[in-house]
Amino acid sequence: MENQEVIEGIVEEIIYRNDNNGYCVCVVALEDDDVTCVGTMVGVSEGEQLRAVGTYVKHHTYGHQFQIESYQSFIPKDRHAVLRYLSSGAIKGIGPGLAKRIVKKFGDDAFRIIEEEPETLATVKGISEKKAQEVAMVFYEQREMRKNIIFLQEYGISLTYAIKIHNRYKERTMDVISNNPYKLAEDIFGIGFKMADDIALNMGVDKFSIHRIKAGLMFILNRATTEGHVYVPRDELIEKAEAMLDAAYELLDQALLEMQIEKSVISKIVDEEVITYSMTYYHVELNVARKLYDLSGYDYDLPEDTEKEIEAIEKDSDIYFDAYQREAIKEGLTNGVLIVTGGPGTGKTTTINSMIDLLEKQGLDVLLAAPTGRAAKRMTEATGRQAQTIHRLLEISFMKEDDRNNRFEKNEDNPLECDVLIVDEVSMVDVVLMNSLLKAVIPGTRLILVGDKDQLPSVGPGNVLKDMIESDRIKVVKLEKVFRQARESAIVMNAHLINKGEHVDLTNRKSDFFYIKRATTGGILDEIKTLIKTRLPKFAKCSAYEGIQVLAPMRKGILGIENLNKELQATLNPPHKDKNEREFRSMIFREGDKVMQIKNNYNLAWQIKNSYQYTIDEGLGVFNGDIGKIIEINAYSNKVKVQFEDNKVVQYEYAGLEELELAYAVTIHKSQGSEYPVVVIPLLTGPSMLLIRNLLYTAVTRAKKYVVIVGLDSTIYQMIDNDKEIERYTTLKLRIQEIFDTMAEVQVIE
Ligand SMILES: Nc1ncnc2c1ncn2[C@@H]1O[C@H](COP(=O)(O)OP(=O)(O)OP(=O)(O)O)[C@@H](O)[C@H]1O
Repeated sequence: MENQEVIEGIVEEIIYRNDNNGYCVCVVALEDDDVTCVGTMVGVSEGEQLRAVGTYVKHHTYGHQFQIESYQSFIPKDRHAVLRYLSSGAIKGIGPGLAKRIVKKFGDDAFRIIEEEPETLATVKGISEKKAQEVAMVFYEQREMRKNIIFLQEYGISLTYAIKIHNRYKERTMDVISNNPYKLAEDIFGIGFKMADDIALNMGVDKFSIHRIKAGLMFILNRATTEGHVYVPRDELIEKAEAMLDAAYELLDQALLEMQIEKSVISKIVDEEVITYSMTYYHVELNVARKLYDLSGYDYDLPEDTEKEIEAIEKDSDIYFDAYQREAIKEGLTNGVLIVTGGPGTGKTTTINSMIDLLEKQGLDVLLAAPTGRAAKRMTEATGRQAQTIHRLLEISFMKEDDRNNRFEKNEDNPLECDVLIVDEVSMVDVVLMNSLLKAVIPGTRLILVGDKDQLPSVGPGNVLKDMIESDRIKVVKLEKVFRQARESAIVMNAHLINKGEHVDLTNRKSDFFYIKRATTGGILDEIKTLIKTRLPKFAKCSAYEGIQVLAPMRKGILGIENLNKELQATLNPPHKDKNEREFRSMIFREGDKVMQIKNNYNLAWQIKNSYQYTIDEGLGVFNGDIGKIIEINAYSNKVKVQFEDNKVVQYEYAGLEELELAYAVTIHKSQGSEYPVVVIPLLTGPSMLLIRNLLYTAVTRAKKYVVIVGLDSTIYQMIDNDKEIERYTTLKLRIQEIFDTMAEVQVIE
């Protein structure tokens, strides 16, 4: 890097330190001057000797600083520095008074005594033997950490990852990594195969080592799950591995065999094709199928007066159920598992509300849940009863960054206490979450799953709702009649036409579904900017911050959300001398920006303050899809404050910015389960795998008041005509059929 320099000096003062991410601001005394150093420095203490590589930068508030790229710190040798170091509180249990006495007694030998002869240390007045042992331990741990971090940096591992790695393996760090650097990809969140592979090759690991080949194969299987698949056909797996690892078939075959013996993967034959799963996902599917079978085994009698009760509800609400709704209500009262599916406005909520009334009348406890915070909020509003996110319902107990698998308090040993569980927006539930949910539901509890099977499948692996419905073994009621269309909107009507593959009217005759023809990316961008900045706020009486949402099919490209966000940020919230900014990866966050939380974080604290800045409410948890506004970027504390809906304010560390994205535009995938008053959709061209019917259907059904499509009618029609779905390799349907059919046979034999 240009302008890099090396500095060496004693750490005079620690001004700020964040123990979570290692960020530190300190003053270092160089030979001729003091300099403020900033950057990630772990375990650096006052009095230490620091040797750092970095660049001098000018901070607009704090002036000249040295930005550290990498560093080494040494325990000081001379008496004076030893005293400073011990007095600084670097070793818990030793303060300035004790430090003086230790240095007085042992001089330059103090550190050796602390580490090697704690019993001698205990001869200093005020230090018990127990305390001496503790001090020796802390000292040892700090030395280990320093050693590990230097070791890791030598292999080009950034400090942020070095800290994570040290925290995971502690004193085993060097052993684990020297033995098999690919463990990093398994154990450390954020380290994938590629990074582990770079480290390994850097360390001289043989390109054809079996560890490398196995890690590569596992990486391909795991990457497939991030694309929604549960397995990969074996031939495809081998083909990808050959290209990625540059390894011959025989070696890959041997590695797969070993992995099968070690039970990390499993292969099965389905439709004469060999398919390979990572063992975890194979069991996840199997467990979901088994649990659905167990729960379905319970039937309940329809209470005698049900018909009368339904009639009473109809009279009260002046809504007369159609045959499907009536069937759904009754099936809800009699089945162990029921799926209710239907498009927008088909009366799902109305049906569920009546079902809940009748179930509660029988004295049954009903719990309500949905996969996202937004969906749970909508369910709460629609039913007038408290609904929770599935994660919250299952009482997430472990959500550390280094832990990839969520742990839930609620499981087979500690199941949910309810008689009936109703889950909405099930199309968004992936197979892993469904497995966690079903673990916590004991047979005898009724499960009612509600969703629209034609929405896009979950972001995570599996195609759970569709597979369950298509298995034809679980009771399903499809609500077909659209109740909303006549009275209310063209949005609902068009959504149903799109779903049926019929072309919609684009002549703007209806006042809530608009099409603006633009044939170029530039034309679309310009149109969207004016729409969002001036026309729509006037027309729909809401703003791009609250109400209007741009939804795009893609992330990349001129009309992908990354570029749209840059363009819309420049239009709606351009740079200003009074607005602080922070660059993170390739994004600039600026005060005033609209942002979205992109993962569930149950540990993030929020506060609500009144106008006098008194905290009136506080709690934990910010959820995937929550949208807010940056209200402050503080370069001194390295924090970004975001205000979410309901005035909840959350402070993010700079490192936590990886959980945020600009949100002027979001992908249609990400918008699942959310509704917005106004939806603007740019549609021009794109890969044919994305220009599909259910993507358009999902986008249109997100709008409550207005839909505006900007682009080409031919693309809209192309999408409507394209009923291909993105193929997902899943076998849940098959597993459900297998278990239901096998058990049915067993019963016949018995
Ligand atoms: N049997 C019925 N007769 C008349 N109106 C009905 C009937 N069922 C539902 N409705 C009305 O139709 C509208 C849509 O119903 P509801 O909200 O239950 O549908 P939904 O499937 O949950 O919709 P969405 O998925 O869009 O939220 C509501 O205004 C509701 O009052």
